[in-house]
Amino acid sequence: QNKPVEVEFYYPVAVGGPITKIVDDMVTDFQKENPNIKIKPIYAGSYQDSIAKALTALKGGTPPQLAVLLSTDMFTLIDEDAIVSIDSLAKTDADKKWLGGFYDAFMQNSRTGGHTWGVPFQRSTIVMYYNKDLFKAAGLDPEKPPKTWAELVDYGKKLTKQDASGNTTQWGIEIPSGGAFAYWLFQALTTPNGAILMNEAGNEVYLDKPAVVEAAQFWRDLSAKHKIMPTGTIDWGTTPKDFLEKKAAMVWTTTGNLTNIRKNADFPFGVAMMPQQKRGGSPTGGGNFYIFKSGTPEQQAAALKFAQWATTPERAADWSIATGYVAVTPAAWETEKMKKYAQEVPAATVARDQLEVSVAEFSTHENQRVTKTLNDALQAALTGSKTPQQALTDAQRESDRILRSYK
Ligand SMILES: O=P(O)(O)OC[C@H](O)CO
Repeated sequence: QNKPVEVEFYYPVAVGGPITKIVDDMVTDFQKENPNIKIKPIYAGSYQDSIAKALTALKGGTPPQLAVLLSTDMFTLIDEDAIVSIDSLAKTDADKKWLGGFYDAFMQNSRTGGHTWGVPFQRSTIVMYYNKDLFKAAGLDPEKPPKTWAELVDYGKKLTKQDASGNTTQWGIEIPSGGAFAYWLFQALTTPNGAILMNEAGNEVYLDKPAVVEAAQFWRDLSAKHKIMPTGTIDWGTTPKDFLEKKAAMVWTTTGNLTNIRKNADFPFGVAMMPQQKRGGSPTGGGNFYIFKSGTPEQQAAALKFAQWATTPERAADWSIATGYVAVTPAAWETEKMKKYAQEVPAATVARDQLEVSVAEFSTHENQRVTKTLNDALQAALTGSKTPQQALTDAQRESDRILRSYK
């Protein structure tokens, strides 16, 4: 008997819950059906760790054959000549039908130059989780989350509580801004304010436009002026934790945290779309499958098979229910298990319905460097070390310099 084709598979974890076990179980199920393929799942850390590890392994001559990495890593992976386009592998009519079956909003970070490079897997939009008990205690209707920026501020003030010595014991709102994800959350402010941050070719950014500066000013004002959010930066992991510990009444984070929050919240909570300013909207987020160029044709075919299997309607539904990520195809939402789940947990449909007004996640060539520039600017604006205008003007200049050679 032939030896099974081996595929090393890097994957990240960006949300709470037993993700490594869920991935291991998924691989075990796949192998039961496909004994001629051996998928070796390798937990590679955060998204940022995972792309760094994949690129280091590539340079050392031992890249994985398959990886889930941010959808926004597409340009970097193309520039490094690390990956093959999915359309070059997905040749049959059935393959093409599969590739055409994903939500278009997710595919926006998968395509460039006439090719498709990533397959949507753990995909998201940003949603607002809010504590219904704390809403009631503040005299707010627990079935009516804030719909606009003005309401967000108004509700936030009602939901912020201090103890006798003036220390804040409960924050109205927390939006994570520490570490690598600040730019993503920022897009949940710039999108409603009518601003787009980059072009489709990934070689131009628009960070110093008035609507972008306004969005940063609003974010800063939530703490500095309205006093409804902690000052300084808030870490990604702190937000769901503070929500579960009732230290924050409303938090913004990925829908990928939904199952974790459902399992751990000892209070009723609601999930809402991003509040509107000029319009609604969120960026999409999360990770795509990428197939590496260095694999043999057999390994690439095996990697494609696994990506196809993991995104079949039944499997996409399983993954969505286990995590809270949006099931990536409309067909997955038509499965019996997903229909039942959506009925039992209507909160799960919010991120999906928000896709209609969602935009591509910020992504450019030299993505890590450009994104860091924007993150640093946002942190400077939020901590008050620079005005939002100054911070974003600097970020624009720096990004223009980085992107000059991609014009
Ligand atoms: O937390 P996720 O997996 O929804 O992804 C978040 C964003 O894409 C961060 O860049």
